Amino acid sequence: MTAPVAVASGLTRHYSVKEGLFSKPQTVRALSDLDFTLHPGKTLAVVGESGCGKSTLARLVTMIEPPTSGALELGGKPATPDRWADLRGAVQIVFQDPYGSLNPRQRIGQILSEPLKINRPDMKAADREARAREMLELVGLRPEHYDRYPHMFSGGQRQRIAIGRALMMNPAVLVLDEPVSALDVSIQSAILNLLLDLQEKLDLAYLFISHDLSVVRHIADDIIVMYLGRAIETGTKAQVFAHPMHPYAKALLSATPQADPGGKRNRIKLEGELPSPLADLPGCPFAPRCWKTQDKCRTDRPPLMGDTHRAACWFPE
Ligand SMILES: Nc1ncnc2c1ncn2[C@@H]1O[C@H](COP(=O)(O)OP(=O)(O)OP(=O)(O)O)[C@@H](O)[C@H]1O
Repeated sequence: MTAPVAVASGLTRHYSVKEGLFSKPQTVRALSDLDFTLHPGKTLAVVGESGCGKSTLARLVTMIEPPTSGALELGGKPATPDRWADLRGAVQIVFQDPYGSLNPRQRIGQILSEPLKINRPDMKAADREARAREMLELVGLRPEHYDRYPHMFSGGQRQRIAIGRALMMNPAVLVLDEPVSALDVSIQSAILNLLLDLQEKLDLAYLFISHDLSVVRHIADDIIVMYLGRAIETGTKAQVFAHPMHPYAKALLSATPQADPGGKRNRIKLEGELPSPLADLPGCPFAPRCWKTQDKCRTDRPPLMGDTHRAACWFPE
């Protein structure tokens, strides 16, 4: 296998928050101790409920903010803040909202050229334009779209523009933060197919963040299931979908619509809410909601256990 484009070891981001002016600061554990390896041409999907730390992870990998501890390597070199300026082009991001992420006052040609204008000031305007026109075609838009404004496009077309803008710097890694969640289901598959097509053509590595397992099923190679800022199950898509080991992963999957609508599905209903990220539970973070909880689960935090398919559970399925 080729060398990894991104490696995270023990990636952690905690925030200090104060509820009132005179109250003691508390720690929000948004992301704790995450490891992953990302290879060219592959998609690692990160799934979990709202608040599990997915967007925090996206901000760390795109170097919008530094980790509190742990390390990130990009292209085999440490992505320390002093090297961010050099590495930024290597990782780009596409956000969920194709309406909010494009400047309504700029024409599409300008939007696409902007990253080059900022990061490659030596590049001639004519070369930037040629690259932007090439990009329009690559993401399935037409040459005449170059002079139009974002409001003249549908949601799916705007997401194509956002993807094109992210690719202008030839990144090795694309972080896709819920890239199809704001789109109609009929448009979602066209965008997912575009992403698969671009990945094959450009050997891109995707970090695909999503709460939607039916989308993940379509695009992932490997999966990390997150719960309260921690990875609780990791494996290939086939492993996680066919035999979820962690009760939380099993419950999430049981709630996913299946390809066969008449098929039998034993939906597991999760009781209770996601606990507060301020609570640093000594045991398994899922213990308060788990139907298999025993005393050990409340006192000892299970590490990820297993070989290629791993789960952080004392009593895995
Ligand atoms: N800057 C911050 N300061 C304090 N707490 C934060 C900050 N950013 C995120 N958090 C907290 O960290 C936890 C994880 O947030 P994050 O946005 O990463 O989750 P998420 O899985 O992306 O959720 P969503 O899908 O709702 O965006 C949440 O409890 C959130 O409130």
